[in-house]
Amino acid sequence: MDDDDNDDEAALGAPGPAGGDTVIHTRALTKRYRGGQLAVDGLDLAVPAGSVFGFLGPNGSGKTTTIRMLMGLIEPTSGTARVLGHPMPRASRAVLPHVGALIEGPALYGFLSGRDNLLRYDAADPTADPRTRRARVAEALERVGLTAAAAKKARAYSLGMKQRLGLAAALLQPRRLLVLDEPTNGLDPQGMREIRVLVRELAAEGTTVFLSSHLLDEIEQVCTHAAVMARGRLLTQGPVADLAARARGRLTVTTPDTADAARVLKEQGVADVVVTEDRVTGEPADRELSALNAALVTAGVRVRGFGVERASLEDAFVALTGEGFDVAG
Ligand SMILES: Nc1ncnc2c1ncn2[C@@H]1O[C@H](COP(=O)(O)OP(=O)(O)OP(=O)(O)O)[C@@H](O)[C@H]1O
Repeated sequence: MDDDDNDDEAALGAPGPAGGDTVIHTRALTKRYRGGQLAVDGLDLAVPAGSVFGFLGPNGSGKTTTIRMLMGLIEPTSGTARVLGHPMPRASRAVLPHVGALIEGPALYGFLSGRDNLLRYDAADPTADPRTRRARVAEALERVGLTAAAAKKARAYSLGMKQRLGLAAALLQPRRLLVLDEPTNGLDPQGMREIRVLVRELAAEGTTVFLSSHLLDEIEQVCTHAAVMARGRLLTQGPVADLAARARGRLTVTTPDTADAARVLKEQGVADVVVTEDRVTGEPADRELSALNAALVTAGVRVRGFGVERASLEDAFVALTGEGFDVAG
């Protein structure tokens, strides 16, 4: 342990060398598994304090491996990871009490009630105060909506309830950072909504939330920032609004002269032209939209509507990779 890293807990209040505004900071973080699989390849990640940060990528793109390195569960092959300003895994002991994590589903004892699972979990945490244990457990159960089911055995819980119990475990103490690996995986729409509401509440209280997902719309709904992974590499990161804005949305022309409009748009280099009733849509090339409009008018097309839809994160992903976002992985 060297002086530079201030690994003792007291120092965690102060910003680390990476700066106080970044709660997760990695540089060229790389993991090659023993079998030779390059799971994470030169990752430079910067998660701003106070953000709800979506870590997005298809199954197998390296999200879980990254999270396990961030939490000090596995060693990187090369590169560095800092969490709350301190190096991982070296500063795990000082950092982890400030981090609530839900990784690869909660480890629960089916024969214990939800409440007893949390009591037991808290008792295993040397930083937890036993005097406040029961009150903190009750509060966490309330927070995730499990108070009524607290006395039920965990094995009788639905998947959504188990996931919420896992979240409650992460919330037994105030946290500066929450790391959630696919928190809505396997949940029904209602369960997903509940988790989203909870994430928003936690963020509103100032907790930075880092959550991985393979669902684009989920990231768009809850996240302020996102990073997009594919095949172990980072494609892009930044505020969600900027990521989407970087991609151009689809051009939509409303006209009674759809056949002529489609022909003119194709001549002008618009790709993927699709005609539906009184609309022609397509992917505009990198040229002035006003020139496209002028070409339509010059060709005698009666243009009743002309515009570009707001680009979605999916548009951005497709633009980045040249391929669709394959949810099934
Ligand atoms: N323990 C391991 N040993 C060898 N290879 C592994 C190991 N764990 C993961 N991998 C491989 O590393 C790559 C990245 O996996 P990882 O689980 O990090 O991706 P992911 O984006 O989290 O996907 P998922 O959502 O399916 O977990 C995959 O090709 C996977 O097969």
